[in-house]
Amino acid sequence: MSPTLPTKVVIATRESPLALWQAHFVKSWLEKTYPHLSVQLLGITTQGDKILDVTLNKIGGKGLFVKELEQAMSEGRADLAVHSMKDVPMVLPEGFSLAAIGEREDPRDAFVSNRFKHPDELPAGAIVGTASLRRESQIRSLYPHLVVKPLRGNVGTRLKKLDDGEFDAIILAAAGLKRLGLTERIACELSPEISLPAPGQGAVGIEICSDRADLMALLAPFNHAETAACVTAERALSRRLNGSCQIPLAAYATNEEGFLRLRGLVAMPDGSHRVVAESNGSFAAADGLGRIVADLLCTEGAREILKQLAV
Ligand SMILES: NCc1[nH]cc(CCC(=O)O)c1CC(=O)O
Repeated sequence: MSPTLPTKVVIATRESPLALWQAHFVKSWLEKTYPHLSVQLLGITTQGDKILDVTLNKIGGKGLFVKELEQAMSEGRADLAVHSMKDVPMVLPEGFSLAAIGEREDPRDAFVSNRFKHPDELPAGAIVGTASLRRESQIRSLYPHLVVKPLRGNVGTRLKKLDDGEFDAIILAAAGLKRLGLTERIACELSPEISLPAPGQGAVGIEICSDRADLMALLAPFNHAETAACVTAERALSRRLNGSCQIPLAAYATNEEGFLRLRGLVAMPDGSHRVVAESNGSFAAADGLGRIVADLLCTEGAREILKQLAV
């Protein structure tokens, strides 16, 4: 028997402009799909939002953005949580599940600069800001003459630091800029060959308590099968390699004429060593493809990089 759908849902969300945009997007979708459903937002500040003075990899990574939202769900203050899939840990805590992954926005990294159109144009010594080891290591290995400096804060804060002259260019997710109506700030989108995206980049996911069959049914139509398969493959790769913000790891899956193509990358933060691998598979075997490419990365030397990075 199918479960009775709820008449009211509360969405837990972080309060950054991007998180709120995504929560409102899910709220609108719910209201359009279920005209009689009442939908409310519950804004929550997470540890990840409070600690802004250290780079994320030093303070424990992804879990920091989702823990308080999960707490609100287990205490019954909220029914679902909307996340950037990029910020969702590879293994969810016991009792929580992903109910749906929505259609992906542009998954690429964006090069943002007020003076330069492409990283190729940056002169030696130019300062590039990025918060992620993944972006840092890729920029360093392709452009060893540039200086990479850490940059944290929400999208608006990062742009302000660029405009204030602290950086010659910064790298941000194109998806965040596009969602916030800041597309014109993008000088160029970086190809996967220059900057392979993070697992889940550009996709919004909805998390619920695993025992909520009613919400699972409610949210099922939000799921975008192609995006979900891509993100599943990317996350399986990352999980296999113990992916967290602490290691420079990229994984990017695309639909190539009905087949899933997954590319993976592990690199030293200083750019001295980078390992890439890729394979194709069927959409139905996304999880297995992730593990295959992770193991290919290992035969190419990824384990050695991961060992050197283990603290
Ligand atoms: N780590 C923060 C974060 N989480 C999701 C996005 C962008 C949107 C997305 O990838 O869905 C960003 C900002 C950024 O990396 O520039």
